[in-house]
Amino acid sequence: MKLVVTGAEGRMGRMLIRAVAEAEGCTLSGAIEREGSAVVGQDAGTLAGLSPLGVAVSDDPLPVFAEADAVLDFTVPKATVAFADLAAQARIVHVIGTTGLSDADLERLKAASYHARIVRSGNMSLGVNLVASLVRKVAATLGEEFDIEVLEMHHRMKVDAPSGTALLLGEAAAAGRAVALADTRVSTRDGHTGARRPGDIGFATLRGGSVVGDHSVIFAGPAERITLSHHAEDRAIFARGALKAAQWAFDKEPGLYGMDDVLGL
Ligand SMILES: NC(=O)C1=CN([C@@H]2O[C@H](COP(=O)(O)OP(=O)(O)OC[C@H]3O[C@@H](n4cnc5c(N)ncnc54)[C@H](OP(=O)(O)O)[C@@H]3O)[C@@H](O)[C@H]2O)C=CC1
Ligand SMILES: O=C(O)C1=N[C@H](C(=O)O)C[C@H](O)C1
Repeated sequence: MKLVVTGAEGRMGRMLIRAVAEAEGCTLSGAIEREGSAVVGQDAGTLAGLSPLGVAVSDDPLPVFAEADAVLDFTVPKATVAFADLAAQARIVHVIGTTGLSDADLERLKAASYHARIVRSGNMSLGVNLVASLVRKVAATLGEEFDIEVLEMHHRMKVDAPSGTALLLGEAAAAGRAVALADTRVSTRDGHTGARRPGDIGFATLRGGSVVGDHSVIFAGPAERITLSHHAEDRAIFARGALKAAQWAFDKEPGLYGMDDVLGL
């Protein structure tokens, strides 16, 4: 399978280049960075700390997509929605790990998915998606006397909050309770907030250091507490998931898929 990595210089971009280079049956056919980036023209392998791969980083995605089977995209929302249109035009699989997408961005992805196979998830790891399915089950089992709080911590460079994973876990909790997350979500508390509203799903965000990604969903009941947690120790888990998603989507019909589809959860 011929794969393109966007955001090639990023933390995930470099990890994805290494993962593709090591994966059996996969070749890196292209690497994309934003226009004006100092790494455009550099060898993607060298950029990722490997021996040269003979693939120069480009800032012109369409011709690179046209020669590929799939694009692995962990960048920023503005770039991702533009890539979605181009991936649809090139009829290739678009694996989206980018988080912090707005409702309007998600609408654009939905439109692109009429022509393209898109797999999008706030977290591509097996562990988090398994935890999400457990969260859904626990939320469906427990009543509203159990308050649900989602706690996350990430490295100091992360730019969006709550994390895509926290929102994915919140969505799983809301689905278990058969409510809409938009109606129950509380993402900020400061000052005199009043008592907690029954049924709310709360989010708390910590940022600091080099934390790859820690998430906990807490079910706090009258006299007991259940906590489901996941700790990411290496970004390789996200890269492996992204590769699996691209391979899974290769022979699928156009549509918008999630990692639960890929993993059969
Ligand atoms: N779903 C999942 O499993 C995971 C998702 N993520 C998400 O992936 C995203 C990236 O994370 P991370 O790698 O840590 O972030 P980085 O900031 O390290 O990387 C993002 C890269 O995208 C580049 N970029 C920005 N605009 C464009 C463009 N128009 N074309 C091509 N490249 C562009 C940036 O370049 P420059 O800096 O020069 O602007 C940068 O190199 C985030 O949204 C993060 O939350 C991360 C890990 C796992
Ligand atoms: O920005 C990150 O680093 C991560 N982003 C994703 C998120 O927003 O949940 C996934 C992972 O936790 C790392």
